[in-house]
Amino acid sequence: MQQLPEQRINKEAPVSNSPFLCETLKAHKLRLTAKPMQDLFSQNPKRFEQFSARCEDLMLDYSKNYVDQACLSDLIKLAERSGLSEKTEAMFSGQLINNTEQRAVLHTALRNGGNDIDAESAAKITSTKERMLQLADRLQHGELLGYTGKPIATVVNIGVGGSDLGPAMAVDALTRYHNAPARFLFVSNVDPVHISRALAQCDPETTLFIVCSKTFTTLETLANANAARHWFLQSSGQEDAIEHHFLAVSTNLKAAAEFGIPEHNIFPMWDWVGGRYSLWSAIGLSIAIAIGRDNFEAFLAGGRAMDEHFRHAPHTSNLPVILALLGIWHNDYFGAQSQALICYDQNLLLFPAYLQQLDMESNGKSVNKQGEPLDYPTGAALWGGVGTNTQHSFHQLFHQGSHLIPVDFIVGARSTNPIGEQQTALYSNCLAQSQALMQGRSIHSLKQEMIAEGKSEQEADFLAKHRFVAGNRPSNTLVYPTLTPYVLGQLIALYEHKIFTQSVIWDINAFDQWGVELGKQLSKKITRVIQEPGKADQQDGSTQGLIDYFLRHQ
Ligand SMILES: O=P(O)(O)OC[C@H]1O[C@](O)(CO)[C@@H](O)[C@@H]1O
Repeated sequence: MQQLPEQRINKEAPVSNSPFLCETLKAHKLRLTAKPMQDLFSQNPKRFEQFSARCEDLMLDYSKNYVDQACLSDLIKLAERSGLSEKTEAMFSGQLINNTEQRAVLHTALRNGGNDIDAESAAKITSTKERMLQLADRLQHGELLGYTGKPIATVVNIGVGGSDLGPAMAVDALTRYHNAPARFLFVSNVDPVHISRALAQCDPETTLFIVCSKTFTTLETLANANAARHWFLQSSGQEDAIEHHFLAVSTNLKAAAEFGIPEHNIFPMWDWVGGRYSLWSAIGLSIAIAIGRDNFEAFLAGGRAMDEHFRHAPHTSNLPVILALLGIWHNDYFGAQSQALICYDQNLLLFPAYLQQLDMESNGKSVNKQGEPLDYPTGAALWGGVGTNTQHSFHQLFHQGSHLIPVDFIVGARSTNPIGEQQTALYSNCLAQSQALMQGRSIHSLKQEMIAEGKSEQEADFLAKHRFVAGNRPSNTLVYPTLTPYVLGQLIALYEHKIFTQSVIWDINAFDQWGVELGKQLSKKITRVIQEPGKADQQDGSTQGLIDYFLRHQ
């Protein structure tokens, strides 16, 4: 007999024979997937209570997954065997857990004022935060003036990767909480279109540029910052006016100063803050300016609340640990190669793009911490968007496609901008998607329905095969009362710790990103070939052909 698609997906052999894929968990998979997922609810009326967890008002419902108590406790053993608790404390206390760069990983210290670390670093965190908040106060009160005495009205963040995605996402997500009389633009791409479009909206007399770069060596950021500086000087004509319009955030204070930014306009960060974990540091200056002192403190407090939960809640009710284990369950035992994140909250439009870097740059690794190749899959490809738009775009593939794609749904109970019954429609749509993924629609019921509507047996049979929805597809739903700075802080820290937990279980370093370097080096060589044809190294045929095309069209 031909297998139904849901059987093909659920019965697929694990993708590796690694001992990591333990026999007990494989047996759980076989046992659980032998029945429709819905049966887990009919067998256990308390399933929702037992398979949901909370950090204050943020709730994770993970009941629509193929897990039960026995399976969950064996998954938790994966976390315990990996030494998660000790490794978590090693991170919080500043041990050099980024072992390829010999660095501590202390973004958590930025949200608790450095309680777990040395007094000197803690003092730097506090004083830098205070400088950020004072700047926010001045902008809010119209006291931050440009070189002609007019108040700053536009803030342009120039950065890329972690120096862009986090601030851009949070500033957009918290639009409802902006209290600065300014608008915010983000320029990241080296494509000149990006900076040109931003500058076209700016007035040099009232624009503040924040050049964010941990290293201050990043090609894109320096190119865009130079373009902004040139544009500004063309109109102001005064070098000394730069100090009213350019700020920098970096660990490389020397390079920022050489760029021409006065020392008192440079906000420090430290090598123990990873780029993709840096929105809590001065890289988040645009966030602090946009939402102001109290809201920024609330944002940090939300992150801190999740830190406390992650450190102290038992693994059985620990949101980051549960999300991490379910990700591993789907990745390594069900062969899912991607993970979708669908935010039923327009405020979170940029959240999937932000999480893409956070997750994929962290856990896109194929060797363990000792450098040995892994024989099991690690980080899945993460992608997503905002509902309900995504329903009319790619959910077709979730429901009837041949890939298993676990989904995280994120939704608030109340809108930040309520209008009539629209939030009810939004929330209902979110729930309908996770329900459809689980329930599916059987051929039998479709046929019966169509025959009752008057279709012939043959026609109903044909159409039912096309309309059939397999179901039994996993999803999590994260709910919160309404999106606030505090909730956003919780959500970000939740995913940071999920990613960390997975890296511990997979035994990989989540805090380096060597894979990005090769492309950077090669782009420099190719630029040289274009700029000095004949002088530089020979390229492969394809690359040379494409270079020639470029040169012919200049
Ligand atoms: O802040 P920087 O040093 O300009 O780096 C920007 C981004 O570049 C990367 O190193 C690699 O793309 C990211 O990790 C980082 O967030």
